[in-house]
Amino acid sequence: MLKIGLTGNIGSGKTTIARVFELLGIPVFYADDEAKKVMVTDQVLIEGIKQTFGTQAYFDDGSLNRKYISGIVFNNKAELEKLNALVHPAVFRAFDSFDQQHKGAPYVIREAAILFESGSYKMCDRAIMITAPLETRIARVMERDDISRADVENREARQLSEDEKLKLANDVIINDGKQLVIPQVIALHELYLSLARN
Ligand SMILES: CC(C)(COP(=O)(O)OP(=O)(O)OC[C@H]1O[C@@H](n2cnc3c(N)ncnc32)[C@H](O)[C@@H]1O)[C@@H](O)C(=O)NCCC(=O)NCCS
Ligand SMILES: Nc1ncnc2c1ncn2[C@@H]1O[C@H](COP(=O)(O)OP(=O)(O)OP(=O)(O)O)[C@@H](O)[C@H]1O
Repeated sequence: MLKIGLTGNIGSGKTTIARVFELLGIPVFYADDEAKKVMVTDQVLIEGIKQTFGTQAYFDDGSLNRKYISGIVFNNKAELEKLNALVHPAVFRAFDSFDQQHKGAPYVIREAAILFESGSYKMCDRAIMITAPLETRIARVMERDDISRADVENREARQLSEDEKLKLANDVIINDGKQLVIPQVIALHELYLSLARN
């Protein structure tokens, strides 16, 4: 079974494109969703986050105060690294058990915003990079999340540039709103099926 990483900078369309692979019957592991899940279920992790960022990191009902945490980590690299060091090992463990559950699949996709930054692309056989012009991505995220341009730019600044990621990627999907996405996904799907057979 091949492991294919799928990434792209903020608003590039990772989740949208991962859903197309799912429609083709391919299991997709959503690392960002898993990160949010373990942050409210793993008691050791919850304690670590509270000790590091304060009890305000959680609401009284146990849910994550994402605005509070974002305000800290997306404005300070060292704080983001602390959060990553707490959360990522738990996400890596979840990915291993996802693989075990889908051993019969020709390949699985690992969708992750920070596939390259976290080093997790090294655990994959190939990596897909989704690209779209910065202005398109900013407009998409401002509309989707109802946040300011500055907020989106701040998050973009915490990620490697598209150019740096393109150097590390094996495959590229252009999601600029002009080129058709589905034919690009199908071409990669066929490539991965043939690699999985050989
Ligand atoms: C800080 C948190 C709570 C903010 O949640 P929120 O719902 O507001 O944002 P969301 O998760 O959708 O992220 C928005 C964008 O921020 C960027 N981003 C998220 N986490 C990171 C990170 N660790 N490093 C760099 N950029 C990041 C990505 O572009 C992402 O698409 C959340 O992002 C988080 O818990 N991050 C740490 C866990 C993590 O590393 N997740 C990513 C992959 S495992
Ligand atoms: N080709 C497209 N045309 C128009 N809208 C699109 C296209 N691709 C994605 N979008 C929209 O842009 C927004 C961002 O897409 P999506 O959530 O898939 O990106 P993402 O890379 O997963 O984002 P993030 O990095 O914030 O997690 C969504 O509202 C989505 O519906």
